[in-house]
Amino acid sequence: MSFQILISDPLSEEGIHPLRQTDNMEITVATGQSEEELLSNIEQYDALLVRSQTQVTKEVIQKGKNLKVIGRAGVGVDNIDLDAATEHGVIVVNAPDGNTNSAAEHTIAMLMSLARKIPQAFYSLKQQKWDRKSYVGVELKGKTLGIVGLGRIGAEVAYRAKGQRLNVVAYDPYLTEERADKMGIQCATLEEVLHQADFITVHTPLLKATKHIINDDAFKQMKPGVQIINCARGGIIDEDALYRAILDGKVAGAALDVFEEEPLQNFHLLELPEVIATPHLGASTVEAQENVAIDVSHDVINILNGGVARNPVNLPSLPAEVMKRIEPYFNLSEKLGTFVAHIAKEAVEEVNIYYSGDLTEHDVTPLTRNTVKGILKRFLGEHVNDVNATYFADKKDITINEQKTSVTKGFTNLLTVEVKTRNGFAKVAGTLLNGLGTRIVKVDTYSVDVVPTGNLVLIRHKDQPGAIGRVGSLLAQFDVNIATMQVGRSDVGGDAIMMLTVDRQIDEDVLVDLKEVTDIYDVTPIDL
Ligand SMILES: NC(=O)c1ccc[n+]([C@@H]2O[C@H](COP(=O)([O-])OP(=O)(O)OC[C@H]3O[C@@H](n4cnc5c(N)ncnc54)[C@H](O)[C@@H]3O)[C@@H](O)[C@H]2O)c1
Ligand SMILES: O=C(O)[C@H](O)COP(=O)(O)O
Repeated sequence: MSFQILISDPLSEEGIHPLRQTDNMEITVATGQSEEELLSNIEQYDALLVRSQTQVTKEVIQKGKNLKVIGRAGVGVDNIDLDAATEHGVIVVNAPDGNTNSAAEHTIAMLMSLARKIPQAFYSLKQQKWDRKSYVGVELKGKTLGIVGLGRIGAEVAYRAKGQRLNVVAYDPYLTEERADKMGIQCATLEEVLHQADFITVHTPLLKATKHIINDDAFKQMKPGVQIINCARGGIIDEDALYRAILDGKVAGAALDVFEEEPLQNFHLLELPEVIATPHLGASTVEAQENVAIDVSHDVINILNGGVARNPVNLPSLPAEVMKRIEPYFNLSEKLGTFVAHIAKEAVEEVNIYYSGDLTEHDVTPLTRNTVKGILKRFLGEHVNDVNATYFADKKDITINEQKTSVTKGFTNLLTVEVKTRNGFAKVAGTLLNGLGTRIVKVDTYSVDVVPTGNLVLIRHKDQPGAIGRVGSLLAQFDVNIATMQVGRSDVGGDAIMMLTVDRQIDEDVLVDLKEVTDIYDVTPIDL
């Protein structure tokens, strides 16, 4: 099977080498497309690779009927409609680490250029002026740098700033005193950062909570003569408020790499001599571009070939060692979900998943998600996948409960899936037998030993002599060969089940006749 990949922003040729080297990937590079152009051709692609220019809107995702993955060669995913991607089952991956150094170095370059007015002085000299009075700067040593957002880039900026003998004071809701102490910086509130800093640099993502976090009110709280840097995202700083604060003389300078609208349309801020800027160049180094393109290429290859993403954005990611431990149970969890959805027959209202054994030491969320995927596929079809399974469950008001216990009742690990419908409960349990693969070991209260693959038939019947024979004869009449059969009963002469594996699908006419067999209550074909 070959996959069509569209690269719609400039990506490093060295970085996409892994994609070019993979046999089943056909790559189209078409950068600078308008949204209309993208909308007209996106349907043919399985993967879309972008940087920050391409706007991956809801419409693009809706039109991208074959899209399975969107790869962002960089960090910020604010140009991608994540909700739409999740709803349509498209996995979004990014490259969170590849450009950290470059962005941090660019921030420091901007900080030093700002402090020493280097771009302004250079521009003046280019005009053939020898002006040594207008460009008197300030030293960094002994000043305070305020950092808002101490993630990957913020932390790298902090380390480098200490090298310039700056005092660093940082605000990040996830920053602990302990980590700040280790880094030799001060952990502060946003207000403390605003009050204390001579230079303020922002390094948060653009989120609802961070949009215009630096606004008129924030500027009021700052020291007179403060200088501002934004190498994160346009919109974290309110550009109009910044303009006012510079005109008021509160802000002595600003260095901007990113803007509320890109490409920049309104140049009013740049008309101010206090403002220096670059056109979103934080990640524009040979090294960063190669790194991020390699990272997304690997994830795109993994996902399209059925593997696990390393940097998923709309799926929680787990440490590699945890994934390795729970991955063998992926197939079982989905099969149990599909099985129980078949035998439940009615719409599922509640899903209870019980994990027992040493698996419970780990985060089993991907298994729960897989089970839900198996259940919902039965009702909603093949478009339900890992990414949108819990989204659809939520939309359908299906409650999902996960319980863990270390008691295993004889199995190293046991996964039990119980669903509630308006008619009551249906339950199935399964395990992974060392060297033998997956098994269904319980259906409702009956113990069985069934390989969860192929065409299965669950028959509920009365425990009477001849019932099994009658089923066997009828299937033989229809040329349906029975590969395996398991029988379980509650009491002698009471309710019982037959679990059959057959060599072909049970047709409607076979089903009708099976249901007519004496002592048979119910027949459910299950395709796994
Ligand atoms: N200019 C460029 O070319 C360039 C390059 C790389 C990254 N970026 C941007 O830099 C930003 C940071 O990237 P990163 O890799 O460090 O991300 P990150 O996720 O490692 O760090 C972001 C930090 O912001 C913190 N945060 C979130 N909300 C906050 C709030 N309300 N107040 C304070 N802190 C908050 C988070 O806790 C986190 O620690 C992103 O927006 C990214 O897109 C820009
Ligand atoms: O979020 C990022 O990674 C940076 O803003 C880089 O964006 P770019 O890939 O468009 O240079």
